[in-house]
Amino acid sequence: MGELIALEGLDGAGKRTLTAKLVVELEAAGARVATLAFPRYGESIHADIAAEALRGQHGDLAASVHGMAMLFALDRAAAKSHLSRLCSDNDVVILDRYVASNAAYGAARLRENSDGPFVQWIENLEFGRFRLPLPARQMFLGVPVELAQRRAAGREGTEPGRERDIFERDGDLQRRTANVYSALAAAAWVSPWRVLTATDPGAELAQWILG
Ligand SMILES: Cc1cn([C@H]2C[C@H](O)[C@@H](COP(=O)(O)O)O2)c(=O)[nH]c1=O
Repeated sequence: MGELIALEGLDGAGKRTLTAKLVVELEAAGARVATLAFPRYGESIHADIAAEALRGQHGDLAASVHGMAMLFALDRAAAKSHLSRLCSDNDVVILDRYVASNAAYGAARLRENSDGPFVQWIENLEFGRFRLPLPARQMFLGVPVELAQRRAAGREGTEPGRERDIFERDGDLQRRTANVYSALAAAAWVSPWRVLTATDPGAELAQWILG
């Protein structure tokens, strides 16, 4: 049975690039690997509504921290059978964002800490009520906030649907989100974490994942 490995980080941190690098390293080590990115744009009504809200549609929906988090959580709940199929067919499933994204962004929006009521609500909702599988390990790709912001800005308009959303435009929110991520990692929230930099060697990381 394959294990879920969640890769977390700010918008523009380089999660997609690292995911591609890890797939190469893990396959070179003989592992069967699958990847899945959340939100599942184009595949889930919840993800698409969340994206529309982040770009100004649906009235005040984006202002509701719990409403937005519920949409992201429902997207994952609807992916449960897909996730278990991926786990049965592979040794490792790398998730580009998972439940900790909801915990970190929501707590940051509410100016709460990683041990506050919002993170507890997310844990109870997604792992408790929705019975989402726990990630075996989690990684936080911690690049400087300014660099992530520049990358996210540079990406704007280069791909359909990749224009910056209201979370990405808010540098202060990104900074607070990075702090919550660091605290979640330090507390080994839900499972063991590893804090990465962009220069961490992929091969060694692959061994940690497989270990
Ligand atoms: C997957 C996920 C993303 N987000 C945020 C992170 C991003 O700023 C935004 C859209 O995600 P994306 O930029 O990775 O497509 O939504 C959450 O707040 N909760 C979640 O569960």
